[in-house]
Amino acid sequence: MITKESPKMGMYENVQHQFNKAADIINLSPAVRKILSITNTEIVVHFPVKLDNGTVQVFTGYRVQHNNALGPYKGGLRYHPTVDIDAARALATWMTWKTSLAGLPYGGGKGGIQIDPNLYSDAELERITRRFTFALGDNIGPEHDIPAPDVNTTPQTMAWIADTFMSTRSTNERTKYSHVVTGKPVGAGGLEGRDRATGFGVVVGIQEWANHNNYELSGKKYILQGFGNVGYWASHFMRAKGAVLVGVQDASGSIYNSDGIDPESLFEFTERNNKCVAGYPGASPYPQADFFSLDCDILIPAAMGNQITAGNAHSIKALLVAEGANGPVDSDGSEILESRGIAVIPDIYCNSGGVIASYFEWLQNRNGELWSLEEVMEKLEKKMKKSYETMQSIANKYNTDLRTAAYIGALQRIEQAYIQRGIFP
Ligand SMILES: NC(=O)C1=CN([C@@H]2O[C@H](COP(=O)(O)OP(=O)(O)OC[C@H]3O[C@@H](n4cnc5c(N)ncnc54)[C@H](O)[C@@H]3O)[C@@H](O)[C@H]2O)C=CC1
Ligand SMILES: O=C(O)CCC(=O)C(=O)O
Repeated sequence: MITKESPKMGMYENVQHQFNKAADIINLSPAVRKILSITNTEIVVHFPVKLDNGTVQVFTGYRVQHNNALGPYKGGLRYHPTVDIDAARALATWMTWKTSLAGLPYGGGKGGIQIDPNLYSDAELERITRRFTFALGDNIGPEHDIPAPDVNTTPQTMAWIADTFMSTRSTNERTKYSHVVTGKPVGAGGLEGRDRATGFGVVVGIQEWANHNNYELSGKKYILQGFGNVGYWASHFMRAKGAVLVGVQDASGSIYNSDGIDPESLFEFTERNNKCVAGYPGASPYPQADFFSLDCDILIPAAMGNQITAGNAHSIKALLVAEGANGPVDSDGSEILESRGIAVIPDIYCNSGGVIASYFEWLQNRNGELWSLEEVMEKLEKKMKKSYETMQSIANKYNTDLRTAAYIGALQRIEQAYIQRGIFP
């Protein structure tokens, strides 16, 4: 089941607001500011696909490439009815900041198809994905723009894209191109651990915040919005910290149990229940609109953007919001959380574990290597900890919240690249 993101504030407006706040503080070079205020390339494709019943439907797909000063564009593809040019712009721009803050040799891109994937069979989704890839043509490529999974896209989706892209290359060099996408199934060039990387990174971020604030995670109650790739794996790793999951909301409904919900048992249930949490027997249904006001210590939004707004930020009980999703708190919501002293671990840091692991997958494919799960998790944890230190030290230096600090770190790295290249002094 699909529901809409709050339409109140456009996501691109939100990202621009955050950008301008940080750019003002560091007095960002006016030339660099102009460049980063706009996207480099915006691709919209319309492509026909024959459905199972023999009719033809024309779909609309997007790929926005925001900036590539630090390397190829990188970022996911989303299949959702809310995908449009505004969402793709915002999500691509967030990717530029995310890859920069993480110290990766990438820029930012994002895209997807405006579609409710629940309405199509697997065979139709395969044809839709292959036609989309064909329509994108050379606008993607392993050294140019490298997609990855996002909402409602999976390792299977990535495998179809890689296969289609490779099949359009000349026969003697097809296998060179498997890193045109990351997040592939392990058997098709994917990385051990990419599946859990984003959720794992969210929990490393929460642990780092806890260490910095002398806060003990064990026994703390948390609620989770979204029980897909990011949400499930975040709950898996929160369980290992001894934190107690008391509420979950997804597109199908909200559930609550003050004694705790076992993430693994909930996961098994969703696997049998069309990926939906509604109806889980180990918890009671809870009104969807009141979910964020549940009693808890930590809130992890890991679903869609613009979920925490002026309409509900006042009622949040958590003292920490860890942004697993991209853009889950809009600008009004952010101001309210700040005024109430609620800490936020910002998306461009908090969910960067996914793209960091994607970078490892890209390196693995590029160098013809096979990395072990242990190696991946160790390297990922190290990188997440290093980024946290960077973000925290900037917050201390400029006396800002973590979001503004993360933006400052990201912008300074890009500004430095432009200045050192001598293009825009
Ligand atoms: N998959 C990844 O590696 C990364 C994902 N993200 C972000 O994390 C968020 C979640 O992505 P995934 O877990 O990959 O997607 P997913 O497709 O695996 O799961 C999405 C979840 O959100 C729920 N959901 C959708 N609309 C909702 C609504 N209106 N209210 C409540 N729940 C709703 C769905 O029911 C599902 O549980 C997105 O914002 C995505 O951009 C960020 C970094 C990396
Ligand atoms: O793994 C990637 O390349 C990007 C994942 C993504 O779309 C995101 O971090 O929002």
